[in-house]
Amino acid sequence: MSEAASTRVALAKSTTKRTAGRRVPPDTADLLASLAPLLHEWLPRQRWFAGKGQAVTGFSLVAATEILPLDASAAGPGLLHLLVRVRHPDLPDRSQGDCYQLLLGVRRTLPPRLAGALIGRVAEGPLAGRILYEGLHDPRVAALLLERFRTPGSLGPLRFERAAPIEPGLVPRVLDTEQSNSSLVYGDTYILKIFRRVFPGTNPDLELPLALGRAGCGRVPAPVAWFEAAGPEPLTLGVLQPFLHGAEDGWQLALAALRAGRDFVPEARALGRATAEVHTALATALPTPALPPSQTRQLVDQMTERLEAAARAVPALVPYVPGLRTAFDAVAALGHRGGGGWAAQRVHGDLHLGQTLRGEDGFWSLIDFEGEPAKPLPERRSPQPPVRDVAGMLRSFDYAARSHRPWNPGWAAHCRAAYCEGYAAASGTDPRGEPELLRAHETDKAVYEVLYEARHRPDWLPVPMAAIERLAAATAP
Ligand SMILES: Nc1ncnc2c1ncn2[C@@H]1O[C@H](COP(=O)(O)OP(=O)(O)O)[C@@H](O)[C@H]1O
Ligand SMILES: O=P(O)(O)O[C@H]1O[C@H](CO)[C@@H](O[C@H]2O[C@H](CO)[C@@H](O)[C@H](O)[C@H]2O)[C@H](O)[C@H]1O
Repeated sequence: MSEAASTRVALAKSTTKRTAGRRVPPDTADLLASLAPLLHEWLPRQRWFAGKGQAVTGFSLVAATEILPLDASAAGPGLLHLLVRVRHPDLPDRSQGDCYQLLLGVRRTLPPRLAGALIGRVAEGPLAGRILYEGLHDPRVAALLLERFRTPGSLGPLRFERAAPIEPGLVPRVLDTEQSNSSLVYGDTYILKIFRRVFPGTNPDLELPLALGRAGCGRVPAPVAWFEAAGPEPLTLGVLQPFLHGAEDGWQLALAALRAGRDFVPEARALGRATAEVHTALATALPTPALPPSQTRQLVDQMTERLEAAARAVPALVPYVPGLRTAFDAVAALGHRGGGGWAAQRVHGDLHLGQTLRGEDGFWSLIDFEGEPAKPLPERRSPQPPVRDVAGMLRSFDYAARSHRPWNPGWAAHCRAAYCEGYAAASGTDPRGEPELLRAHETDKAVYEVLYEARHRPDWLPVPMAAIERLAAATAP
């Protein structure tokens, strides 16, 4: 029997409110088994699929919810919400695969406007002959999701919550951009992020913007509504937040400045201020433990382990490992600052220019508090030195400069200095005041980027590799 067919879950129907975990109705295991060949082909091709380069050996169902009826007599699309765990050959335990959220549309015929969303025709099982497609591309499905948020409550294992009234009837569109998840924009009013790889526990991209909103920080769009899968540790599935209409992202603005031969110093300074304000608000809203020596050691050990793992995956890193390690060893040698420990707090975790938006009024906002998607959720949610975010932005100025010909190292150096000045002016702490910590975090970030680019965008690998070369040779930031 295939793994999919042996899975024991319940198909929760919108009408019956049955929840996941009950004994499987006879057709539910068959359902996943019959969809598996299509998913096998389609899933690894998605931008948000994290297991790139690894063979997919099977799927197991975590939860299934029939949001719109699937029976062939129903008019219009059916909508199946699935949480599926993907199996890879090197995972000894079936509970260890990544869990993905899928919203699968089901129709008898696919209207031409949805041709690009096609997954395939189901060959056998309860949906034999029907067409499976990416449901988010269907305006009827997108409209239905907004309606669910307007009238919160449960739908099988899914729980919809809202923090404010929601405007009805807004026209949806799928955001067409490079991203780790999938987003829908409603009118010019809201943006809904559907998390693709999901984890037990509250996603920081819900938790932190909610906390910042409560703390009165206007730098981050506050969640209006969200939905999650119920369980001992609820899984955050999606967040609706105000859409910043007309805003431009910092990455595009930086590239435009480079193309025009302009510096980006005022923008970098403003971004330093914005980062500092968000850090101050996070430190007010959430715990700020000092890292004792044991945790400093752990931080350094984690960085070293990440470096070693990255070098195993990307052999080009190997010659630089000894040089890069000196950055981590320098932090370990310092132990903890002044006996009180390094200051730690919740941080953004994956801050770069693409996570910043400048509004039409020139005001900068920060978005996407999910942290580095490859890291386990508990690690992403743990308090860290705020310099982690600073290091992310410093790397990003370098990325922008490196992606432009001819390379202009001075452009990045001026941005980096201005960003730190802006940060210091707003927070009273200049990140350059702790050079060992900054260098270690910048090194850790560059190592992450090497792995990220090797997996997702091999053409970009030379960009972080240039930083690796510089950081391995450096003794100070
Ligand atoms: N509140 C918002 N207003 C306007 N655009 C947004 C907003 N949030 C996100 N975006 C746009 O959506 C893109 C993807 O959002 P992001 O949160 O970074 O998703 P992901 O985690 O999938 O990478 C961003 O690069 C930005 O252009
Ligand atoms: O998808 P996310 O935005 O959450 O972040 C991931 O993808 C980013 C690229 O889209 C990647 O960022 C790296 O490339 C950027 C330029 O495209 C650059 O500005 C960043 O500094 C660099 O780290 C990010 O690391 C990854 O987590």
